[in-house]
Amino acid sequence: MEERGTWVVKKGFAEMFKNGVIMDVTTPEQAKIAQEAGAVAVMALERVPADIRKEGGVARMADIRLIKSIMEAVSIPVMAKVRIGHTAEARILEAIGVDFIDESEVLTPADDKYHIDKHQFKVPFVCGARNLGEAVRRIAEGAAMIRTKGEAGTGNIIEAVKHMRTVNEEIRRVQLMSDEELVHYGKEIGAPVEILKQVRELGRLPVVNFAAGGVATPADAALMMMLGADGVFVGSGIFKSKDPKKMARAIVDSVLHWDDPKMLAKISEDIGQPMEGKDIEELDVKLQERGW
Ligand SMILES: O=C(CO)[C@H](O)[C@H](O)COP(=O)(O)O
Repeated sequence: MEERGTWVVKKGFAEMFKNGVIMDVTTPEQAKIAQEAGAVAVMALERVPADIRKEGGVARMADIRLIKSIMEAVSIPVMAKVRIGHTAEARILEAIGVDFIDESEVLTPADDKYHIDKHQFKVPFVCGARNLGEAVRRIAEGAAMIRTKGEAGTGNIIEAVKHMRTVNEEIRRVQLMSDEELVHYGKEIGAPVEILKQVRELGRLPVVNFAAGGVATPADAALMMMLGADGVFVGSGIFKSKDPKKMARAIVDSVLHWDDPKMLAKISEDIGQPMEGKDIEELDVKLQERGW
C-alpha cells in the first residue's frame, strides 16, 4: 500500500511537467539558458546525444560535481541520466537529491538483460519506449513517466513520429479488446495484463508520455504535440543549433501554441539555423535499440 502511494506521488510529479519542454544540459550556463527560456526542467548529462554519437566511447552518468553545480544554478527541477540497469548510478543520484532520473538508452547500457527495479527508489524515473510493450514493461518496473525514444542526436524527427504513432495505434487496439484477448495480447507484446487493463480503461498510458529524440525545430515540437505527446524532451536540437537561446525559447513557445499555425509561423521566424540533421538509414548505431 505504502509503495502504491509513493508511485502515485511520483506519477503526480511527472504530470506537473505536462505541456512543457525538458532540456538536456551539460553545464550550469546551459541550464540557466534553459531556465530563462521557460524549460520546465533540465536534464544533466555529460554530452548531448549528437556528441555521444560523434565521439563514441562509453557514455556514463555525468560527473557528480557538474550535476551539483547545475542544481545550484537553477531553481527548476533537475533530472539526470543513468545507464540502463545501472542501479548504483541511480542510488548515487538519489543520494545527491536529483529530482528525477532518466534510465536512458542514450548512455551505454550497463546490463544487457535487466532494467533498474525502480520501485526500490523514492526518486521518480522516466524511461524510453518505442511501443506499448516497452512502455508497459517500464511502468511495471516503476517508471513514473515514459518518453518515446525517437533517435536521439540526429535532428531527424521521423523515429519520434514512428514511436508515438506506434504507441497510439497499439493503445487504440487495446481499447477494443475483451479480457481474454488482452491476456493473449499481453503475452504477445510482453506486457503485464493489469497495466494493459488500465491502458484500456484510460485510453492512454497511465503515466505522462513525452516525445524525445530528434526534435530540432519548433515545428518538430508542435508535430509531436499534435500526435498526442504530453510534452517534449530536447537535447542536441537546442545546444547544437546556431542560436541556442532563441531556439530554446521558440521550442518552449511552440509546445504551448502547437495548435495555432499563425503563432507557430511567428515563433519559427528568425531563430537561426537548426542543428545539422542525419539520415536514419546512414546511422552506424541506433540508440533506440538499447533497452528491451
Ligand atoms: O531524454 C533523452 C534521452 O534519454 C534526451 O533528452 C533526448 O532523447 C534528446 O534527444 P536529442 O538530442 O535528439 O534532442
